[in-house]
Amino acid sequence: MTRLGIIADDFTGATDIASFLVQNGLSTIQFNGVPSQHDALTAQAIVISLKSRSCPAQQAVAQSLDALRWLQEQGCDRFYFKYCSTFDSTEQGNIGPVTDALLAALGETQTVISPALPVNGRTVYLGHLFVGEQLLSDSGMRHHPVTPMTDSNLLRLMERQAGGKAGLIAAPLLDQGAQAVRDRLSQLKEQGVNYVVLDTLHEQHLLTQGEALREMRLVTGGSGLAIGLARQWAAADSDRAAAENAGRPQGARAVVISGSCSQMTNLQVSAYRQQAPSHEVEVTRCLDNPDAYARELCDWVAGHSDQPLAPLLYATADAQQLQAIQRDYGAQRSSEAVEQLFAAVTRELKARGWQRFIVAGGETSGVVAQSLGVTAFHIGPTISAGVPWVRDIHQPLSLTLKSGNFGDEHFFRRAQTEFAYD
Ligand SMILES: Nc1ncnc2c1ncn2[C@@H]1O[C@H](COP(=O)(O)OP(=O)(O)O)[C@@H](O)[C@H]1O
Ligand SMILES: O=C(O)[C@@H](O)C(=O)COP(=O)(O)O
Repeated sequence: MTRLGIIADDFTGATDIASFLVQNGLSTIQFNGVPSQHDALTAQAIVISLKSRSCPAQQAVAQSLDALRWLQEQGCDRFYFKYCSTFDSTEQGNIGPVTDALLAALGETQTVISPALPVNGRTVYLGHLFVGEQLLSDSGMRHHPVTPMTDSNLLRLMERQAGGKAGLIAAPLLDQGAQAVRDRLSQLKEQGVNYVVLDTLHEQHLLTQGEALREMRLVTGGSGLAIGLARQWAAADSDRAAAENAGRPQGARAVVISGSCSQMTNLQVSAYRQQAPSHEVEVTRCLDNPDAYARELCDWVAGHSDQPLAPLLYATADAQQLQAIQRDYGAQRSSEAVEQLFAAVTRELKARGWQRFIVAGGETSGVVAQSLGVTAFHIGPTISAGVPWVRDIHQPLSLTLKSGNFGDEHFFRRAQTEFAYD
């Protein structure tokens, strides 16, 4: 049996790919960080979520190599470095150094770069990444608080971040099918091309990529390529419903935590504020006396939990508000203060009996999952493409970890009303 090991650079990204693997027939288990102990694993795919997207590059490399070693020990023989479908990376860039380190550790010289996820509007054309109808660099991602993206050319981004050479397989060649792609990969390898950017206009291109890359030891990309690869490896009798059942949501009390400033999350927060109790988090108070402020916010949540929809705490700000906050307090200082506040709030709510956490934002999800002590979970039913419910293996907790950009306007409500809870 081929066992796939996935190294994801953030938590929402990890649940995103895990969800597509399960939906396409691979039994999957997800760990937050490299586990120190675990039971014998039977899953066909193992996802490790790191928090390595925006930390210093050396740390990202060390964490990723650790994860690779552990996955190899579990019998994985194919590897997938999962980053964001919007190629989120810092100025120096972690995607390049991590890709180089993984290639070297595996003794390989070539991989692919495939961030596309057409179902969520991420496509690649002639090596340029699009978000809906806009180039990445014209999209809301140019204002991201931690990883602003101001270039859309994946070849240029990759060569700037990594040590090797980038090349392209464009859409017309993908249209010719998997064998044509394999042949072109070999030619590019002979020419010394290390990172082959793959155009993707629609899901068929992902299926072709899956077929062409079946034997490649390391692939890199968003979650879309996982659709193609999972279809290659899924057993004919795989039972998707049974796999999802293990992750069905549970728990009595719910809270919504939003720490993403993406355009989509701004829309979702505005819509939910019309329907449910909501409270804005003040950044100054996160900086002044975070512990007292966290307790105060938990009291507010407790006092507003008798409504049909769960209370919402949000730091979500639009581009203009965010710019003002970052100017006053510094980008890193303010974002860390908000993350620490949410960590303290969710820790306290768990202690007070909260069991369902609906979280928006990748970094935010990382700190929340860590503060709740969630180390491994089953992947449950999908709420929106790339966002499943997940269920802790060891504790009675359910979470949904939403990428800032994902979901529709009514995501927060639908996460609650469209599912039955144990
Ligand atoms: N009002 C705010 N002021 C400053 N930083 C903020 C604010 N709200 C959220 N942040 C920070 O912005 C970052 C958003 O990143 P993340 O949670 O990954 O969301 P996304 O999924 O949209 O990328 C987090 O570090 C969060 O703490
Ligand atoms: O690939 C994606 O777009 C997501 O899986 C992802 O990585 C989410 O990151 P955030 O937008 O930071 O939540």
